[in-house]
Amino acid sequence: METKLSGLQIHGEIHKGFDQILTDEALVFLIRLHEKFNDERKQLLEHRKDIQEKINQGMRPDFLIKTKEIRDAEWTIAPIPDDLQDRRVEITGPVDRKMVINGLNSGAKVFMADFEDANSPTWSNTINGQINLGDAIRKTIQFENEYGKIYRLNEQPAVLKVRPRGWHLDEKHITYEGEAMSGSLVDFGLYFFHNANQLIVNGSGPYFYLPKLENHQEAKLWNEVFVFAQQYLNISQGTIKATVLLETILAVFEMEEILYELKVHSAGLNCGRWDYIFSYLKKFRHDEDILLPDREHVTMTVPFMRAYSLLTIQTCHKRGAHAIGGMAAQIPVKKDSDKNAAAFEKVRVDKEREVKDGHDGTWVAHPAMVATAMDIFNKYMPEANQIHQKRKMDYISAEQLMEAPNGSITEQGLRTNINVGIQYIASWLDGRGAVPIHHLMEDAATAEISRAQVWQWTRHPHGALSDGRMITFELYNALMEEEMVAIQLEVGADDFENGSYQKAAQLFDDLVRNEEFEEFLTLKAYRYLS
Ligand SMILES: CC(=O)SCCNC(=O)CCNC(=O)[C@H](O)C(C)(C)COP(=O)(O)OP(=O)(O)OC[C@H]1O[C@@H](n2cnc3c(N)ncnc32)[C@H](O)[C@@H]1OP(=O)(O)O
Ligand SMILES: O=CC(=O)O
Ligand SMILES: [Mg+2]
Repeated sequence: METKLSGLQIHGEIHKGFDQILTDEALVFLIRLHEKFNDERKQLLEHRKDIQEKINQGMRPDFLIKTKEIRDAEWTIAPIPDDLQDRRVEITGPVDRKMVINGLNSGAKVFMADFEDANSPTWSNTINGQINLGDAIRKTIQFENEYGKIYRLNEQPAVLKVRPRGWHLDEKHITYEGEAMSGSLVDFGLYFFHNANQLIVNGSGPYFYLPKLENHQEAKLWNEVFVFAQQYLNISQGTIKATVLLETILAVFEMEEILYELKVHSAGLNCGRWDYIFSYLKKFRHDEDILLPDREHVTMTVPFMRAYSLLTIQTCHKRGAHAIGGMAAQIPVKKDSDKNAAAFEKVRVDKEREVKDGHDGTWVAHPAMVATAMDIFNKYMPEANQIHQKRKMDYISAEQLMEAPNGSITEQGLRTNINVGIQYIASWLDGRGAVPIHHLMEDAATAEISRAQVWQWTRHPHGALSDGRMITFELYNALMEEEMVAIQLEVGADDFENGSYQKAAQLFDDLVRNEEFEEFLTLKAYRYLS
């Protein structure tokens, strides 16, 4: 669609309600964001490639020398608003209309509406997501399911936070002078432009989660976006609050600097554990000393994950910030009470470790898990948070953050990676970015681990199964064929036929076979998304 605005084109269809989001005023704001920040975004993405080159040549990350002064100085982040003090349980979910209502009504303190890992960024999901959030903020949101059940917001919904897409993703349906806009700036820009003032009137604010940052320069760019956006709408500086997901192995070495860059706008850090595992794998994929075992064995208690979580808590508390824990992937298991009880127990244990270590809150994937996490945090964290509790913490070294866990690779682990990777990509291509597979929540971050492990195991000199068989492409081929049959049996012949499983298998296979490691599976898959 041609717009009245010179240079701007909309390439997606305009459905009911889209014109309320894609107003000329909002689009002008997107153009300003693009003009001011897109070049810098692209430079930062190029910088990621330079760092990868250095890692490939043997560089190991360490705390920065040039920013030592920041780490040694006394400072704290700006005061945190009242409605963000108590974040003991946060639920996340895609921006789907029913999910938004259910998430806000779930009893959690915060609902994070996700344009990222949990969302397949089809044009329809992206713009409908904005409509849904706008309606939720204005409390007019309503949804009727196929059986006539009506969903509305409760009297006291959770505080809303929004996670825009990461810096690496484009929004190809909006171009300016022939160039795709940034997915991050489109998600942030539309949400902020339409809702910031209303959120303030509601007594809350424009609150965000920032995904997949790799260094403090990327945090600085977000800060500049916030400063500009607040000026543009004449809103006080510091109204925006953002929690950065620490979910890359490089960002963890710059967590103090990230908090510092966002000081006025910071609402702490979160341990995005799934992308973190993926990032560790991805960055050190050529390192012969690093080989992760089956995905299920890379838990929060293995050394490098534990070091990461503890350092996050220490750093946040030193700077007056919340240290939020991460997502346990368990969801309720229907029709199997033993497996269901085991899933709840895993969540309980995970949350107990987090709160006892000092985390100020945590994430759950499903409304049924809210009470379990809430009970644990209520038991061990009587105050709104534990930022100011003094606790003795051991020094965490760069080596500890890098320490690869022991453990074995099994045929079942390899099969699961192939099976889950293909099933997830098929769902994503069909417009669903979060799905239950084998009783676990799977999203873009968990699927990245699956495909990255297969890429690494088929190439690593020690890529062997616990029974001694090397993980060759021949073995992978044979298992892939068998897993396609298994998937067909799991989902049924009709769904298999009508879904995108063949396309997903082809994509998964490309991701595994290409010598050039694809930076994100969603970059490759986005080419096929409408
Ligand atoms: C690595 C990371 O980035 S983690 C963060 C990103 N990932 C996520 O946010 C995933 C969040 N979780 C989910 O999307 C979902 O729980 C799924 C897809 C895993 C499972 O969803 P479903 O198959 O719908 O589960 P189920 O059938 O048990 O749901 C029961 C009810 O709970 C609702 N529900 C389930 N999960 C959520 C959620 N996270 N938020 C809001 N509502 C939810 C469903 O809408 C359903 O509502 P209904 O009974 O009114 O129809
Ligand atoms: O976004 C969260 C993660 O674990 O990845
Ligand atoms: Mg993530």
